[in-house]
Amino acid sequence: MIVLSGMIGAGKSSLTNILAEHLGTQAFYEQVDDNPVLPLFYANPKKYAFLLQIYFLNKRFASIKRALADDNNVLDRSIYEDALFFHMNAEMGRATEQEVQVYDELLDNMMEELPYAAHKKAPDLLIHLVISYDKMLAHIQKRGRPYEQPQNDASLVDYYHNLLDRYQQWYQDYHYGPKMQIDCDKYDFVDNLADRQAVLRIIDKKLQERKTLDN
Ligand SMILES: Nc1ncnc2c1ncn2[C@@H]1O[C@H](COP(=O)(O)OP(=O)(O)O)[C@@H](O)[C@H]1O
Ligand SMILES: Nc1nc2c(ncn2[C@H]2C[C@H](O)[C@@H](COP(=O)(O)O)O2)c(=O)[nH]1
Repeated sequence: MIVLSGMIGAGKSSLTNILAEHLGTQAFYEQVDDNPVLPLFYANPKKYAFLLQIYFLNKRFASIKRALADDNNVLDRSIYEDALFFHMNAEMGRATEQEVQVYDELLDNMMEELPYAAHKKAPDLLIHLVISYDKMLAHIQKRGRPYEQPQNDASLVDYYHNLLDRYQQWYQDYHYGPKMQIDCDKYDFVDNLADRQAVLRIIDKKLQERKTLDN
């Protein structure tokens, strides 16, 4: 299983699709457009941060279990990023201490139940998408979800900067297995075929190195 990580709008869903097609494996997407809690959260984060997190956590737990069934399935954001979002929102005063405690215990329990946990296996590769604030914002504007637009809610500027700052530390701390980063400011794998091929070559090389080490 390959997991993608990165900032909102970095290009995870796009690369998940490209990579799964390239490898001939299954793509598992994050539930966004049919997520009934997401617009509620953006309208009232304090009221809905905990509910939204439980919603995502539950979906991510289900997805990672299904994605683990075959080699090289591609997962668009995983359970590994879940706490990054919730702890940041909690520090912003959007969750109570008790909610954080319940959440942390639930997450620990779920991690212990992942099918590979007992065998000490891990995702074959984490691909982390790195992006600048300006590029990320351009992607968010291009995609056009109204509740994600800073022109509709100025507080999102701080929210996105805060999240972006934390992502690099999150990547440094990720310790479940091999990892790599792709620079989304450098490679336009959506609209530029040469860039897309370059990114796929980099990933293939990393997967090959991993295979060689395993044999
Ligand atoms: N490298 C890229 N170059 C150009 N547009 C991109 C790139 N990556 C993503 N996009 C565009 O940005 C928007 C968000 O991309 P998406 O894959 O949904 O990001 P994520 O899943 O990380 O939120 C989409 O409209 C997508 O077409
Ligand atoms: N509070 C949280 N919000 C989350 C979480 N995971 C995703 N999201 C939000 C961010 C975006 O608005 C949207 C989809 O994210 P993409 O990166 O796929 O565009 O959902 C979370 O765990 N907590």
